[in-house]
Amino acid sequence: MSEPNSQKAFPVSWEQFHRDTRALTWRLTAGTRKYKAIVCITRGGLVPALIIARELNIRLIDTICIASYHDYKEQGAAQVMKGVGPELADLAADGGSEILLLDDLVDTGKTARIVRDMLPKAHFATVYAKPMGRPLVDTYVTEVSQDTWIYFPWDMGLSFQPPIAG
Ligand SMILES: O=P(O)(O)OC[C@H]1O[C@H](OP(=O)(O)OP(=O)(O)O)[C@H](O)[C@@H]1O
Ligand code: HPA
Ligand SMILES: [Mg+2]
Repeated sequence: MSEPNSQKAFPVSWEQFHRDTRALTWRLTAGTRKYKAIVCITRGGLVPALIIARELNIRLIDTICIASYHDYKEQGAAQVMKGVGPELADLAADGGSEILLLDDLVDTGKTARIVRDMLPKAHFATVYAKPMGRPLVDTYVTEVSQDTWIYFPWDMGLSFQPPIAG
């Protein structure tokens, strides 16, 4: 991942995230593949999971609980706290060919590599992608440069902006 002080900012509103996630759903429905379950990577993947589950009428949803950015933008050792649950054992048995794996974004690809190893045949989709992680994603909507930090709406609040001219 990129150095925080050399980064561009890409702030995303709730409306934009909803719109971009719907666009991801349209891309997912362009193929013939059907999914019986969604597995999302917490916590960021929970939000697209809700939106896409609603659009695709999928009610079987599970999580892989994994964290790699412990200190804001600093990436640490990835910790898998929970894998796919026993209810999905049958669907996971063939590598997950009928599972849709979701996350909000792929950055360095570290998280993606871990989950792909867990479910190698699942379709892996993210809303946003950076170049390093992009080859690991099957479907995404928007690519941003590696030196861009995406600010998600659940991490932001309204704040005063000083006038541009000072
Ligand atoms: O491609 P990578 O470099 O691995 O980065 C991408 C991952 O980092 C963020 O999750 P994070 O670990 O910060 O946890 P969170 O979803 O709980 O915010 C993001 O939601 C992805 O899961
Ligand atoms: O650009 C990002 N934004 C938010 N969370 C992230 N986790 C890895 N990269 C990012
Ligand atoms: Mg995450």
